[in-house]
Amino acid sequence: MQTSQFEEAVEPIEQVVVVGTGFVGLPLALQLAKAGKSVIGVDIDEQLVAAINDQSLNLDEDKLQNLLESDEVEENLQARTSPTSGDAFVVSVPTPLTRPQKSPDLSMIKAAVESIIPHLEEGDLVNIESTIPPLTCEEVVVPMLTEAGFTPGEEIQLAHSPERILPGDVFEEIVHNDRVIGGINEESAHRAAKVYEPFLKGETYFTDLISAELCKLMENTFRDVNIALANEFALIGDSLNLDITEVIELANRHPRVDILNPGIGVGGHCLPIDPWFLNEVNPEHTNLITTARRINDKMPQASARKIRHALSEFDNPTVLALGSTYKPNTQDERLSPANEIVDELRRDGYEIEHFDRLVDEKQYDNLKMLIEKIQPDAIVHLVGHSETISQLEELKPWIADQEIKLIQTENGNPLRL
Ligand SMILES: NC(=O)c1ccc[n+]([C@@H]2O[C@H](COP(=O)([O-])OP(=O)(O)OC[C@H]3O[C@@H](n4cnc5c(N)ncnc54)[C@H](O)[C@@H]3O)[C@@H](O)[C@H]2O)c1
Ligand SMILES: CC(=O)N[C@@H]1[C@@H](OP(=O)(O)OP(=O)(O)OC[C@H]2O[C@@H](n3ccc(=O)[nH]c3=O)[C@H](O)[C@@H]2O)O[C@H](CO)[C@@H](O)[C@@H]1O
Repeated sequence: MQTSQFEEAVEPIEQVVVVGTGFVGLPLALQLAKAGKSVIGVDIDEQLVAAINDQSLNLDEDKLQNLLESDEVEENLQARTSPTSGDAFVVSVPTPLTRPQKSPDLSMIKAAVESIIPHLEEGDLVNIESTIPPLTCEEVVVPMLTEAGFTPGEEIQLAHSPERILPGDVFEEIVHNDRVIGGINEESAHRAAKVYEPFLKGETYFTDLISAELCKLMENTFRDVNIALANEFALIGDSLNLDITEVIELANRHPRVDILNPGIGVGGHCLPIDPWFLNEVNPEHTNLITTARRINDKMPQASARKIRHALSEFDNPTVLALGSTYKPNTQDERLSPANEIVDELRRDGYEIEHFDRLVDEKQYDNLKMLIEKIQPDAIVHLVGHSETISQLEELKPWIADQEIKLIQTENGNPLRL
């Protein structure tokens, strides 16, 4: 549904309180501050709050970093460790899984909503941006607001606008992606659209709360299942001794085929988690989804097997592993398949030196000097940061001269299955 009848009626939004200023909340806070809105960024992480206020954060993307350091952000964004009053409260806190059950852990959503309740006033908007299982708004958020004496949809507006930004391209995507906004009623959904209006160039689509919750999970599940399919093709290709990349390129020449890239595993804060939220809602109809999840979860083990095989010519080799983030060109190590592979190989007893140019704790200055210092028997290239790919390509003849085995695919990309 997309109507404009509320356009005139909805109250403007001047002060936005963003609760949770991590990967999702901070870019929103920055865009709003840049657009001249008064923004309060709330986070329980005191160090993060201090770093936002003194603009000393080191963000993945240069354009986001420039935004953080802009005069408008300095003027309009204030970070705090607890909420204060505002016209709109956007909740962007983590929604991980409980382990080992793999059920949604909504404790941070509850804590965040709890923390804003004392500051809510009639007419305010609560907008959940975190990824949540269907019915969370109805069964968790609505009862909390009701118990606090507010009727959601009447005194308080309630919306769910899941975030779709792709880490690595956040600056562009937060502005240009289309946005789905579910509301407890149309007025709430349209009020939430006012939050994004100052910077959004994509289209806005309005729906109800549950549809918005489900829509986000379907998007990530679609990607996860398709990557699992690519990974299975790669395992089949491996058993046939074929370069699967080439076969996938050929298959993708079909007008209706678009196979994704197989890899060493599916990491990050979203794809390994969100499909399980659907399993919680209807386990009877998630056979394909959970099978795909398990296939992707097993890829680091399959990759470790492949590396072991490649290392079998050495006795007690020293191995240099490159890359520790969950995907290329990011600093984010959450649920990183590369780290899982290194952990597994270390458990086997391999001596592994592990570095990543983009991660503070695993830094090095110069790749050639690092190799000279470590003197590895083999280099395992795990994550394809653009910089590492081109440096390794350049160093290839020298690495061969040193009789160091380079474990990566033939086209210079990181190890693939
Ligand atoms: N990372 C992504 O690319 C991405 C993209 C789309 C959606 N999401 C979803 O957005 C949500 C947030 O993810 P994220 O990656 O930004 O997480 P994050 O860990 O980077 O940031 C969340 C922040 O919330 C803070 N926090 C936790 N509890 C709090 C509380 N009670 N009050 C205030 N702050 C609190 C944490 O300290 C942290 O800084 C999750 O539901 C995630 O699934 C993430
Ligand atoms: C539907 C969708 O696009 N959702 C995106 C996704 O962002 P992400 O950064 O988590 O997603 P990916 O880039 O897909 O990476 C995930 C892992 O999969 C590996 N991979 C990827 C492609 C491939 O062909 N083969 C692979 O093996 C990759 O290496 C990495 O480990 O979730 C965010 C949060 O909800 C969304 O906001 C964002 O839109």
